[in-house]
Amino acid sequence: MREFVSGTQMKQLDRYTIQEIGIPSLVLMERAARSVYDTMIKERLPLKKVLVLCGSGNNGADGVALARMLHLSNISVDVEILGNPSHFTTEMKQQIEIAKKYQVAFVKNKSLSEYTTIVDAIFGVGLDREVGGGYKEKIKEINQADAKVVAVDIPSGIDSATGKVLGCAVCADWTVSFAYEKLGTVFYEGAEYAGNVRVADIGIVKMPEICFPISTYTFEEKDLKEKLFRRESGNKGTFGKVLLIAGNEMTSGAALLSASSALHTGVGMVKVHTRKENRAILPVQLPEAMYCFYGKKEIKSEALAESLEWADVVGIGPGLGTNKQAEALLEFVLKYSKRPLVIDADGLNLLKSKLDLLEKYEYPVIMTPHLGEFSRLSGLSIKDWKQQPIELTNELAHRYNVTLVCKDARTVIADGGQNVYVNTTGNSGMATAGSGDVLTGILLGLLAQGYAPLDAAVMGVCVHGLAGDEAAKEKGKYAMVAGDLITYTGDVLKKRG
Ligand SMILES: NC(=O)C1=CN([C@@H]2O[C@H](COP(=O)(O)OP(=O)(O)OC[C@H]3O[C@@H](n4cnc5c(N)ncnc54)[C@H](OP(=O)(O)O)[C@@H]3O)[C@@H](O)[C@H]2O)[C@@H](O)CC1
Ligand SMILES: Nc1ncnc2c1ncn2[C@@H]1O[C@H](COP(=O)(O)OP(=O)(O)O)[C@@H](O)[C@H]1O
Ligand SMILES: [K+]
Repeated sequence: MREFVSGTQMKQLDRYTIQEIGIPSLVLMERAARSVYDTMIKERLPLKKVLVLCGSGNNGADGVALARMLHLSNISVDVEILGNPSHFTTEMKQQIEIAKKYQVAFVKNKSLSEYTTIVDAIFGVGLDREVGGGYKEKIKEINQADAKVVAVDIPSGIDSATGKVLGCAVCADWTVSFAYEKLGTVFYEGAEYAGNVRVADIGIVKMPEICFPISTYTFEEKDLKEKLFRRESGNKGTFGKVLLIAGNEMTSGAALLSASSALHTGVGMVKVHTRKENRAILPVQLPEAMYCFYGKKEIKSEALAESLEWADVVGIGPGLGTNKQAEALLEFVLKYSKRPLVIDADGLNLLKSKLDLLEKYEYPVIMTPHLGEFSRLSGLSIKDWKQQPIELTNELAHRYNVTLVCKDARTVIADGGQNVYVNTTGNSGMATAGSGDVLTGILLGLLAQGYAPLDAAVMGVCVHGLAGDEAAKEKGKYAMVAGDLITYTGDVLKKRG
């Protein structure tokens, strides 16, 4: 598991390390600069002629210290300071003084074409507003230059908490982040601007010395190996029974994808409640599942009550539609189910009028909205979410007392507690119809096998993304379809299980 921090959290850690622990700021800075230097050497960046561009804060001071190290290694390096001298931090003033004593070359407005590597030390986690004026022009110039670009801590112009480009940003080949990777290079667009990210330990205190109200992690491939467990002596009862209520007369595909995906995640049995128009197709396509079909105006409450009793977990929503019948199904489930529940897609679209029942539901619930569904559910805009993805996902999870999986290119998972997870697996090939239905199946499969809701959610989203990455490798991001995710889910579990 890797941990991420926002710029604000990073500043708290810096402050704590310097003021409470007593490590001098310049010591941390020396290590920070050294780690960038080491990366430049190790990654064999073209160091024929290097330019270090510095702002007036401590990110700029890191840059000046780095320039000194390069200079002392006989690498040809120039430093250009963009910031206003009246805003220099104490450390910046000290670094300039030291560098000057070593005869490091300070330049102004030289053409960038002569440099083979440019170091971006303009803004770090102290960036607090849109980038404009001369800074913007310089950043555009950097992005047009042929040189390799190394960003110090975070590419300048990227918001350290959200990944948003504040006016414009440096597009780096490498980013060396200090102590923790910043959320700004985990979320898009920052993730694309950062290039390869390396995290350097510079001696800043690690949690839990400081407790944040929310800590942010990503669950990784290697964590799967530790968590996945399948008892060799198990039978189909051991591995759980899934009831899926999905698909209307026009959307058998969604039900098929979710049910098949649950089965490919290793669950013991799956039963699908769906419209009778799907009778001709579903059992043929997926004979391994059991079925209960209902007509246009009915919900077959007796059969549904029996299935709710039979199941270990219940899923509702994929392709369900939002008509009266779908609403009645959701209402019935919320009233009578006594099992962990996954609500997706149309189930979420119908939920707004059933919040009183959701509140009374006494068993674990996982909800999997994409941002449109999140917006409808919460009354907040997608733009709001993008501004505060961690906090708003956790807040809504807390408000509804559920595990919330907010699906996006970087899915955020929270249950209202102290730990929030950002998924870093997956790729743009997954932006294809039915991809979310597959995730629902995976989550149901893991829940049915006994994983706790938050574990099932973080593992499931990670597995789904890894399956997407395998599919992209084999089929390509253009050609891959949701069904491929099911096939590769099996591969992912086989390799990591
Ligand atoms: N000892 C430590 O603490 C350690 C810190 N470390 C390093 O320090 C970095 C944080 O340093 P920091 O806090 O000084 O902020 P930083 O990122 O340099 O930016 C602030 C400057 O930018 C300016 N500015 C901001 N936005 C702007 C805009 N849109 N347009 C124009 N100007 C803008 C702002 O200007 P002002 O607001 O004063 O006008 C101020 O001058 C961190 O990322 C890491 O690299 C490491 O060495 C480890 C030890
Ligand atoms: N660019 C991307 N990178 C990684 N994952 C993505 C990307 N785009 C979409 N996904 C994932 O694909 C799934 C899409 O789900 P959803 O929007 O519900 O689609 P559908 O309703 O068509 O099934 C989500 O799990 C989402 O996180
Ligand atoms: K930077």
